[in-house]
Parts: sequence; structure tokens; C-alpha cells
Amino acid sequence: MSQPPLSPVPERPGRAAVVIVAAGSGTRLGHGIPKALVPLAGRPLLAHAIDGALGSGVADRMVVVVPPGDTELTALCRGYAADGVHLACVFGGETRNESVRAGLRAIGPGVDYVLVHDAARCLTPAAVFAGVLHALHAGASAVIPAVPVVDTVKSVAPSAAPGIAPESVTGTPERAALRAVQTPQGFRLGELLRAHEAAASWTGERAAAVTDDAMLMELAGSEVFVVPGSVEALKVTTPLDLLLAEALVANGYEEQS
Ligand SMILES: Nc1ccn([C@@H]2O[C@H](COP(=O)(O)OP(=O)(O)OP(=O)(O)O)[C@@H](O)[C@H]2O)c(=O)n1
Ligand SMILES: C[C@](O)(CO)[C@H](O)COP(=O)(O)O
Repeated sequence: MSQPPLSPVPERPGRAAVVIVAAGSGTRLGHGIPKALVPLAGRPLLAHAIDGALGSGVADRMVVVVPPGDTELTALCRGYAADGVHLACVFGGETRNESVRAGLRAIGPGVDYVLVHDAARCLTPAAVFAGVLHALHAGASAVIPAVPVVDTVKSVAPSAAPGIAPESVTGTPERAALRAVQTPQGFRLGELLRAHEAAASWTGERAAAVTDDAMLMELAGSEVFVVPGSVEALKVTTPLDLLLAEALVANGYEEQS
């Protein structure tokens, strides 16, 4: 999606942290190592994600959330800290939500905004980070980047004739009103932390139903604003995604962003 010019924000009205969640196992990628360690153009996905967030210039500090006990990703983070980057590394949980919570709790005082980012979206352009922060500075409590949906999307349920097919269609939402949502998702830190702490005791289907951070703000009654995402902010989930990411880097994507 092309990025429209941003209206000027007179002065930077607060400090922002970026939380990068990198504690997933990468089961669907199938490399047998945490996904954040999987090489893309010879460097771990997490290194691309950290460089992208740093390069965007939005972060006054950064928290990286790695799998519990992981020494290699911890060492990668320590390397950045040793180079003078204001970056903390903490262990995540079994679910993305638990990992985000661990990251939020580690931010510390003096921060007004947080951008929660998936390490798996390691090629997200700087303009997407900037667009999210700009909307926060303009007064939003919650902001998500998103792109139009290109497929027709159906809702389904178990079919009446499983011998024919296990599912049948219950409806077709209007495609023009749908968006595919990406990260970084930006929030006023206090509000997101409150929403996450309220959800910390949720279990089972209720917990599993929360698939992004903005959802918690929606449930709390906040208006969630949408800014342009980018096809380059794809989530590296399957081997095909990794091939696409390799092609983007090979074609000079990083230099252009
Ligand atoms: N317990 C978890 C699960 C996910 N994530 C992070 O959340 C982002 C989105 O998750 P996903 O892409 O689904 O990663 P995985 O959970 O690793 O993938 P899979 O389901 O294939 O194992 C990733 O950056 C991942 O590291 C996390 O920090 N902690
Ligand atoms: C947060 C997210 O990337 C927005 O699209 C997505 O919901 C993460 O989902 P996952 O199943 O945890 O990868």
C-alpha cells in the first residue's frame, strides 16, 4: 500500500519503546530452531527485525522477548546492548500474549508509547513504524498498520454433509471493509499494559481468541486507528514466506526502505 505524506507533528510529545516478540518456536517454518534464529540472507530473522526497528528511529528504548532459556538469541541481544543500543532482553511465555506481557512489564518508567512488533515481520519498512508513531503523537490510543485483503474471505462452519466436505459457507463479509493486520501495533503504554494485565488470568478459548494486541484495546472500548501497512511487512510463517523474504532482500529491499 503506498504511504501518503504524513501531516507534520510539531514536536515529539513523548518517549516510545519498541517491544519485539521473538519467543515463538517457528513450528510452521519447520527449521527445528526458534524462528527468530533462522537465517535470512545469512543473518538471523531477529537481527533484521532489530535493525529495522532501530533504523526507523522511533524507539527511545527497546525490549526483545526471546524463548525462555534461549542462550543464542540472548547473546544476539547482548551484542546490540554492548554496541550501545538501549535494549533489554527478557524471556517470553507459551503464547504470544504472554510474551507481549513480559515485554511490556520490562519497559520501565518514563515511556509514553509502545510499538509491539513481531520479529517474524522482520522486513517491515521504516515508513510503517513512522506512520504508527505519527498517529500516536496525533492523539490515538491504539494504532494498527494494515493492508487491503486480496482474497474473497468466507466464514465457515461444520457442514451438514461431512461425507461431501467437512465445512460449508455461512457468509461472505464485504471485502472492501476487511483489512489484513500487521505489526508494529502502537499504543499508549499505560492503556495497553492495563488491558494486558486484565487479560493475564484468561485461559482456554477466551485467551486463544486474542490474536493481536489491538483486540484487547477493542474489548476495552478504545477506538483502534488504521494506518497503511506494507506488503513487505509480511509475517515469515511458512517456508514459502521465507523464500519471498529472501527474494525481497536479494532485490535490494533493505537499501530501498
Ligand atoms: N509464545 C510465543 C509465540 C509467538 N511469539 C512471537 O509472536 C510473533 C508471531 O508469531 P508466529 O509468527 O506465529 O511465530 P511462532 O509462534 O514462532 O510460529 P508457529 O506457530 O509456526 O510456531 C513471532 O515473532 C513470534 O516469535 C512469541 O514471542 N511468543
Ligand atoms: C499480531 C499479528 O501479527 C497481526 O497479524 C498476528 O495476529 C499474529 O498471529 P500469530 O498466529 O500469533 O502468528
